[in-house]
Amino acid sequence: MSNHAYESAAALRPHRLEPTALSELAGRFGLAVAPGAGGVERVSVVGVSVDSSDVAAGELFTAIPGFKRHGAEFAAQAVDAGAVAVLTDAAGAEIVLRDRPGTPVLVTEDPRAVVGPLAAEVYRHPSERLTATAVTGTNGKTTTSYFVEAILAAHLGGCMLAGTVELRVGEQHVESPRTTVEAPVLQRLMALALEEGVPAASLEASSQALDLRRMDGTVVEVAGFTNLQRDHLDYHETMERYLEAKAILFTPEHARRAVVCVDDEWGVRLAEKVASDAALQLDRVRAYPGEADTDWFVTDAAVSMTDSATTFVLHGPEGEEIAASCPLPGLVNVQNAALALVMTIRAGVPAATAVEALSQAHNIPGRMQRISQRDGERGLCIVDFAHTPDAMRLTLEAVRAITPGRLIVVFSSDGDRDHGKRPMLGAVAAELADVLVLTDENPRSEDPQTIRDAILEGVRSVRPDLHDVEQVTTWRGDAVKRGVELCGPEDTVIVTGKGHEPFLEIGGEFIRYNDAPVMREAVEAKWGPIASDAAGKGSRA
Ligand SMILES: CC(=O)N[C@H]1[C@@H](OP(=O)(O)OP(=O)(O)OC[C@H]2O[C@@H](n3ccc(=O)[nH]c3=O)[C@H](O)[C@@H]2O)O[C@H](CO)[C@@H](O)[C@@H]1O[C@H](C)C(=O)N[C@@H](C)C(=O)N[C@H](CCC(=O)O)C(=O)O
Ligand SMILES: Nc1ncnc2c1ncn2[C@@H]1O[C@H](COP(=O)(O)OP(=O)(O)OP(=O)(O)O)[C@@H](O)[C@H]1O
Repeated sequence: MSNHAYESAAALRPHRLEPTALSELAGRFGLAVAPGAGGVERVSVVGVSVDSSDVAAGELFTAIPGFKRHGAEFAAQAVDAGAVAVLTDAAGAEIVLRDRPGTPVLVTEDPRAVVGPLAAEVYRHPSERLTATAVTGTNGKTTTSYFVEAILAAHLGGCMLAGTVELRVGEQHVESPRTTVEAPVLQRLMALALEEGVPAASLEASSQALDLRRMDGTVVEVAGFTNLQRDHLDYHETMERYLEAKAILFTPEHARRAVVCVDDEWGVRLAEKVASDAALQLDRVRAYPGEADTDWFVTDAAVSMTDSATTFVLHGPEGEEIAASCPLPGLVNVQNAALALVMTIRAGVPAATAVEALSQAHNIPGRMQRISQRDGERGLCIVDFAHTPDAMRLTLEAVRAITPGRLIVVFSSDGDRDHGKRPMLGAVAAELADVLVLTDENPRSEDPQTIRDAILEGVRSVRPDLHDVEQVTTWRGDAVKRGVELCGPEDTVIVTGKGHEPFLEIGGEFIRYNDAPVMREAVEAKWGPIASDAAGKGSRA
């Protein structure tokens, strides 16, 4: 999704930052003054940016040669917005001085490599002054980061979040444009956290961000790894290179401790690599059933029909036996929960505090988010982000296990993307659910009926006899309402595909839409008001 539709994070800047002399930065990072540039001696900076649309007065604009354009083309715009100097490469310096002669310009060979550590310096190394954690892996980053946030906030009194769903510091939050923001933005958010008295940070680190050095300058107390599955190979090309990108986080430049789930071969390989680095302390975690041959392992995972939670016992290297309850259903969430527990215990949280906070952390936007809990009268109503056939299978299997009655799925598939997955999604839904309500996701330039027909083909391929298939062609919100209407006290209705996302893309337009409030409204219309803690504490969606 294009980023322009997202809220701006521009307001999330520290207000009381000591200026840093440009000449000091030039000396520390080996930066040269571009020939013909304005003098740098008396220039100080109070911040760093890499995007001309996100510059505040007094900042250093870093013009990066991008995949498509050179950031220097936007330097004039940045200067007009208040940037007092530019950091770029030699080619960029020529462009800047052509457009704005006299601008103080510093040059380096690779601005992307310098901007993270330089921003850390300008913002006074905030990650090292926070109890900071970061999680990476193909799946489970968002869920784990929310679990960690809940636990650190319970123990320390507050925790900022920067990940796929939102950027949140204290009471201020905006939708996140991507999983890991640019390095100066991340430094800025952490500096704001310190200024606001928020003592901890829970971050998500994507493989692209690690590769593009957006995490450079950030050193966390504990780095966590969930798993590695086939994904993003358009960017990384091979699984080995994908793992190498993830492994960047597990080096002393980025972390003091590593907690690695070894449920797949990639986790095992990462743990071996980390173990060979004496500077980093390592904990291995096995969340799925297997040999109890690792530092931490899980036993006795059991799902509860009454509150949709999964209880399990986490065993530790010192003989710890921690009885815990993961508030989200499904084994994948036991992996996320076990990882979050070990990460936070290693960050200094007492196990009992961690267990208690985890058990309450079920209101993660769009991740198995319970809008209505089963209570004898109401059915269970859930919003989830599953949008691939594999994720759909895992999600529906987990929900099936806590559904005594019918499982109703409201779903669709994206337009202008992977056509092959449409019948696969239909087949998985038909195999595991009782009632299907077909709707639209982001049809983009496609005719929504073409997408629904492809899904129906998959449905018919496994269940030609399935009669409970409805199509709601008017509006996604109507389909969500229809799902709730069909839901009895023993049933579960789940709407998949959009999760936390705040838009529908229809034609060329971004239309504000989010499943959670629509489902909440339908639930309240059918069964009356939702008690504040019935669907999770403090909804954020
Ligand atoms: C592959 C990749 O990461 N690309 C990022 C890269 O784009 P680019 O090099 O093509 O940038 P460009 O458009 O050539 O512009 C060059 C420079 O000019 C600047 N510029 C550009 C336009 C302007 O008006 N003003 C301005 O200053 C840009 O900030 C940039 O520094 O630099 C841009 C700005 O710095 C990013 O927006 C862009 O992320 C794009 C949007 C993106 O989609 N990235 C994805 C791959 C990504 O990072 N995804 C991961 C995880 C996904 C997952 O887990 O599923 C993530 O962390 O979100
Ligand atoms: N530990 C896990 N292992 C495998 N699948 C998982 C795991 N945790 C979550 N999932 C699946 O992946 C989907 C996305 O989960 P989550 O948002 O936590 O992961 P993520 O890594 O942040 O991905 P994204 O960046 O796409 O949000 C969930 O809907 C669920 O189906």
